[in-house]
Amino acid sequence: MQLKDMAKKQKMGTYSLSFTAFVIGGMTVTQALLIVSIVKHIFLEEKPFSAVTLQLVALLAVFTVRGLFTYIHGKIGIGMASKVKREFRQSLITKYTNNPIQTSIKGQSGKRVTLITDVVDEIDPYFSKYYPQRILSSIVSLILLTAVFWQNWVSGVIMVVTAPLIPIFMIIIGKKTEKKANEQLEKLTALAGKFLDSLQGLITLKLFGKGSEEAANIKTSSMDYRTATMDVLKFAFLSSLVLELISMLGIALIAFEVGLRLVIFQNISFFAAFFVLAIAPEFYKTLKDVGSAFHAGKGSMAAAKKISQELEESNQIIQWGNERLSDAADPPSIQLNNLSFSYGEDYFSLQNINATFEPYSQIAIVGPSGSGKTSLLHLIAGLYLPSTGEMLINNQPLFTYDEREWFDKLIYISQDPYIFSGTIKDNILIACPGKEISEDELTYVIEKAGLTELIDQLEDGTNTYIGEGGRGLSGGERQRIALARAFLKRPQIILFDEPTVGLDLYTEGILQKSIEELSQNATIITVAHRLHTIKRADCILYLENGTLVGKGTHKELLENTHDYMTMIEEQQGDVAG
Ligand SMILES: Nc1ncnc2c1ncn2[C@@H]1O[C@H](COP(=O)(O)OP(=O)(O)OP(=O)(O)O)[C@@H](O)[C@H]1O
Repeated sequence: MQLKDMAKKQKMGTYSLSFTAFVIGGMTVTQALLIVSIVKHIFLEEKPFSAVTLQLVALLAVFTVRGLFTYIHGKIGIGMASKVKREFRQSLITKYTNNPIQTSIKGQSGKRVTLITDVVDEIDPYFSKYYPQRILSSIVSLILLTAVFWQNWVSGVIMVVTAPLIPIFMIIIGKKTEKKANEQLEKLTALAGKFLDSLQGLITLKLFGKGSEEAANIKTSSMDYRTATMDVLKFAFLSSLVLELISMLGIALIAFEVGLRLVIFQNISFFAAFFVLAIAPEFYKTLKDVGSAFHAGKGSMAAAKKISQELEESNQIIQWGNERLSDAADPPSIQLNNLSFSYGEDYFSLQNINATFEPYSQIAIVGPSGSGKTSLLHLIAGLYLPSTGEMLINNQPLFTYDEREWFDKLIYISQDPYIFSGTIKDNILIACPGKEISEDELTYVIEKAGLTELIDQLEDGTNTYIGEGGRGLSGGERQRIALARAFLKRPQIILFDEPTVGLDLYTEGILQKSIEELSQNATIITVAHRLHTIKRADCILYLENGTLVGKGTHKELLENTHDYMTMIEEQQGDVAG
């Protein structure tokens, strides 16, 4: 939606702005009339000061009312701006939170943060400056023009002829400004993205000795932003200069005309001449003000365009249904029917995966690095939306079920489980939100996950703060927290991304034993790297470049899938070596 339409939609604001503009216009004319009348009485008619006391009081009242309404006019604009900004922020956040996983796949968190904060703020000038000024200027200039025509139509004609020059130049310069403001926003979002990226990868950059190179890149990006900002400012100054020149020229022409008629032709009264001269600067000033505000408004238009593009960008949302999953103790059956998924056009895709996982079966997904194993696991978890095909759970499409029902049945143990800022206990209990867990139960799962020794060493035990701002944990310890979550939840489906990096023998042993124990009550689908896991799987899915090239037991695949056999031989070689 255009900003113009958004502003018009705020009917109450628009009416209030029009009303205040009428009052300001009326006060400006009254003010000029009073000043001219006072000057005429004192200087031309040489009346005593007491003769104009009442007019002076009236003038003071007019000043006050005009000032007050100008303040109210500004306030209404600010109110409209904050309402629109709030709406934009809400729409963006709703879009991102409607499908956080899809959003995060597309990366660029820095860009999104800048969009929600800085770019939305850029919308402000349109509503707080340009829109109120446009209403003010159009109403006030009409009132002033009518007043001038009433006193001296020739000056009115000069005003009508010169006034359009202001909007014409305004549009010419404004077009350029919009382009420059667009460039400025591009540079700002690029700078934010680059900065966040470097910050997140600081350790990697340092290790590769790329710290100073990256600093130079950030500097270049920041200089680009500076140049773009200076360009915008250059146009702002140029625009003020041109507007100033045109209004000076208009006032000079009127002064010249009024002067000629007053002094040489003597066919205009002093009152009319002085009144026109008092009104002319006000008339050009109000047009000039809309010119300057227009400049600021153009920046807002560029920002609005950027936000609209983001909002319009299609983001397919996963729509869950409200079917209930069976309460049976047995895990549900899982069937992948021609399941395909793509990260986007020209990106990696998984194609037509067909497989059936019986309850309590142990499935291993194997394949070379980048073949799509983790992507398939995400798809099975219901985190990604398939592009075609479907996954059937107990013979019904997954997304017909209630989201909570499905997630309650499974646990996903990733290679690098996320630890939230909080205590060890909080981090384990997230597996069963809202459920009362006794201390005994907690001690049991801690023991099962091999965390007892670690926790015993800690002064605050399970109340020790970990994660952001707390005590750091090693990769193996994080995996064990994930296992504790799994033991607490006792899921019917376990999705496990087996670590590729070697864990210490202790953690490795715990992991193996725990997964074996958990799998007695669950179907377990593992992205497998260890020969041991692969060999004992009931069914192995062998992926290559997003395609399922082999399916079966270890023995079957060794016989009929050549690449699988090569991979196993290489692994055995590694183990032997
Ligand atoms: N968010 C994303 N956007 C675009 N492409 C992605 C995204 N995430 C992963 N990919 C690409 O998808 C492909 C498959 O990735 P995936 O992580 O599923 O592979 P993998 O088989 O699990 O690899 P590995 O064994 O190395 O972990 C890779 O080529 C990867 O570059």
